[in-house]
Amino acid sequence: MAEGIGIEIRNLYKIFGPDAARLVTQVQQGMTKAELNERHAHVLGLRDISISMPAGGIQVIMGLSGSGKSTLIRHINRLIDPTAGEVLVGGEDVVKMAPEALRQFRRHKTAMVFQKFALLPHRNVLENTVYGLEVQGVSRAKQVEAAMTWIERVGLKGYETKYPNQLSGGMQQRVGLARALTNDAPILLMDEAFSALDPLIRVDMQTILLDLQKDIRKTIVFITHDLDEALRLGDQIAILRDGCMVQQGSGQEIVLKPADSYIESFVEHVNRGKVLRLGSVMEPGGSEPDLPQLSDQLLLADAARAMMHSGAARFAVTNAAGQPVGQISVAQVNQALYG
Ligand SMILES: Nc1ncnc2c1ncn2[C@@H]1O[C@H](COP(=O)(O)OP(=O)(O)OP(=O)(O)O)[C@@H](O)[C@H]1O
Repeated sequence: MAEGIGIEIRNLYKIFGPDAARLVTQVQQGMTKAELNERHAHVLGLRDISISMPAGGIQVIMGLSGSGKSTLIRHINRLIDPTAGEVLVGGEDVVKMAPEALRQFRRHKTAMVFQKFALLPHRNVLENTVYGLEVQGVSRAKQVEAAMTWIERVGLKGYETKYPNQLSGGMQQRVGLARALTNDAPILLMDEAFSALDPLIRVDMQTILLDLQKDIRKTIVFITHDLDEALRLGDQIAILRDGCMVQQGSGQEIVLKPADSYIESFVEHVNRGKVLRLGSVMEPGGSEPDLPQLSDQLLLADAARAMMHSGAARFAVTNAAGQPVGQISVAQVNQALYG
């Protein structure tokens, strides 16, 4: 199986309009999106974006409508050419690829899962799932073997001969996921992939993806405008506004240290008890002897419950190896929960 490869985006700019190449210098020197629009009738899509997406991780790109999320993800398989900057995938600059190399790259290194599923209506589940391998010219036996594996893994065994219009939205998106995984590309690009689903189905799909990712370890780039989804899925989260990067970091960092009032307004309604982990809010270092122990991975809501049952006031916080890495009091947990 093809495990993920790293993606490195460096100083990426995208200006939409015929004179972009000339105007980018002025944007690099500070011309605003509004000025570019008013004076030159060009649209600033992205400004100076740099992100390092580690191999095998889930990188979430978040932001409101029009912030540049789709523009950014489309640079990774070069559906969009940048005005300036580099997009390195597995060390190779996608922007410099010749047409044939680019075609091979798209076919073998990337797979996409779309918000609107994009299934072929006249093909059944199996035939939709084998599609990518069919295009690659893989033998029919291998196509079916791979497709059946992933159809089963996404929970669709027994539905192989159903057609898309016989399936619910959630099941159609399972097909979308099985199809993408059957391609066995190291990179999975997911543009608002779960946004069209009902809330409970959406959470189910997130669970399926997280379970699968423990085995497949692809590099997943996941676009969403939903903070809960971002916090659940993202090993790293990047937040865009008006084409600019406002903050990058882990979900824990973003909730605990929002970079500005824009991000604060995103995170203020987060259920901190279900997002923050003890290890993120403890006093790091050693711990006093003989304290009762709690895991650094505990969610604060669970930690608060465990503390209440224990009756102690202070606790040692331990890592996966059971070693103390810090300590925390009931008051500190309450402070982190309620501010
Ligand atoms: N082909 C294009 N020509 C001109 N402007 C464009 C083009 N594509 C995108 N834009 C502009 O670039 C900016 C970023 O758009 P983009 O679609 O990447 O945002 P988004 O965050 O994905 O939004 P949404 O959540 O609505 O899809 C917007 O101002 C948009 O109008």
